[in-house]
Amino acid sequence: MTAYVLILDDDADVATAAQLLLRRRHGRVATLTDPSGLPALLARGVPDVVLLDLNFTPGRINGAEGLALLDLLRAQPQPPAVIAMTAYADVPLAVEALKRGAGDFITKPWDNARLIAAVDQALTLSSASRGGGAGSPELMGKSRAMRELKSLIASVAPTEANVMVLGENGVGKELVARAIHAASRRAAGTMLAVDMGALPESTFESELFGHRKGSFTDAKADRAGRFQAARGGTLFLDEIGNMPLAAQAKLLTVLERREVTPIGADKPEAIDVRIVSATNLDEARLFDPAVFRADLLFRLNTIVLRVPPLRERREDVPLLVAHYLQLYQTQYQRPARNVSDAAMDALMRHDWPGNVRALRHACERAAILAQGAEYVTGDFGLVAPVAPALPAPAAATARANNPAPAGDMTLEELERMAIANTLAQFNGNISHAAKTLGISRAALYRKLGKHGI
Ligand SMILES: Nc1ncnc2c1ncn2[C@@H]1O[C@H](COP(=O)(O)OP(=O)(O)OP(=O)(O)O)[C@@H](O)[C@H]1O
Repeated sequence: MTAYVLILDDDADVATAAQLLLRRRHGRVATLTDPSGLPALLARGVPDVVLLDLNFTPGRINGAEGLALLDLLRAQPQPPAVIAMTAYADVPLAVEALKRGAGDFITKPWDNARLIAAVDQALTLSSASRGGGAGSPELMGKSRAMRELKSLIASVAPTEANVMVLGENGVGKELVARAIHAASRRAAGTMLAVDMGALPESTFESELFGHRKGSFTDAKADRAGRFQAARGGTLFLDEIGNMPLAAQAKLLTVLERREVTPIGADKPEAIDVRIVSATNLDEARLFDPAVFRADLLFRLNTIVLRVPPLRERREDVPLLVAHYLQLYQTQYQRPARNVSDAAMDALMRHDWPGNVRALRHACERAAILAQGAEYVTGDFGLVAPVAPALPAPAAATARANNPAPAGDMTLEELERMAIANTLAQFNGNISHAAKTLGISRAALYRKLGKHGI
């Protein structure tokens, strides 16, 4: 699936600069400088991500025009992910945009790496929530494990306790975080998600805590950090298991003192956020001080919620399959079909190393490709778990002894095999696999969808 990104900014130079930057990474990057053209553009197709300037009319900085466009975008049946842009480092305006459904914000002039990361993250989120209408899809499941999880969520949500959500890739940790926020006293505030594993060390503090204009060469304007932007709401720290130790120390200080000092500021600012964190590290690794600081762990894991892998709650499979097939049939305007008994049996017996995300992709694939009167097993493209990759030297020997497979395979098939092998090697850990393959997590998610893995 190639992404469609739209940049909506009345400054043609700004729009073109962003377009040039993003065009190298995304399938289709369009610009629009006159917001009155938006309805016609949307009628031709809704983008996956919109970079939306909040200040259109020169000299006016109340952002009302941008917010009205945001409402229009959010009202689409399949709303795009929106990243709000403001030239004025205007925290209240950015926060208002987040409350009204923007997924993120950046301030102009932007940092290129930050803009790229924001679009990647938005694409990941938008592919995760596409078809769910406004807001996040509901946390589905009637198995005993899911009923217990939902009842735990209901009891911890109204408290202010920090919650740590544990579980394999794709089990629904982010959905759990959203459910906690939605049932909390902070529900009227924003929930801001930060991929801690993807934050470059060089911009970690500025991203999370903000900075003052002039505090370093690229600090051309004041910038609010995520802690300030999520004020009154929930900060979802995703992939905390991938944080370098130095970054863990900085986060610990903030959580202990309940205040942040933006870079270049002389006074700290009190924070008012509830922290929900998540990781797919197994608990043995999480409790290894060489990987994760024990003192930070104890700050974050006041309550621990474990989301079981799908293979341990197979009875949820039919419900999830029915839900996602219906979603994609509608999205791709495909006819409704029943799932054959044999296919349902295969789906229930499958081990789902990529959990619900993989099931969702399998349903999307089936909805697009199915031709028969009902869905058959082959429509779902299930791949039996691949044998773990050999250690590097053994793999090299094996390749040298048996170079044939690559010769018989198309580039597509080779890519699929490389991805499946790498995922198996890291037990489905998306971050590690993406790193090894040399692509971003968002790009890997898109490729998983493309190959139906
Ligand atoms: N219980 C569920 N009901 C409906 N959809 C679900 C459920 N669990 C997960 N999903 C869907 O599966 C996908 C992955 O969910 P989510 O992003 O919450 O997983 P995650 O555990 O945070 O993944 P990762 O570890 O890779 O960040 C999303 O598209 C989400 O909507």
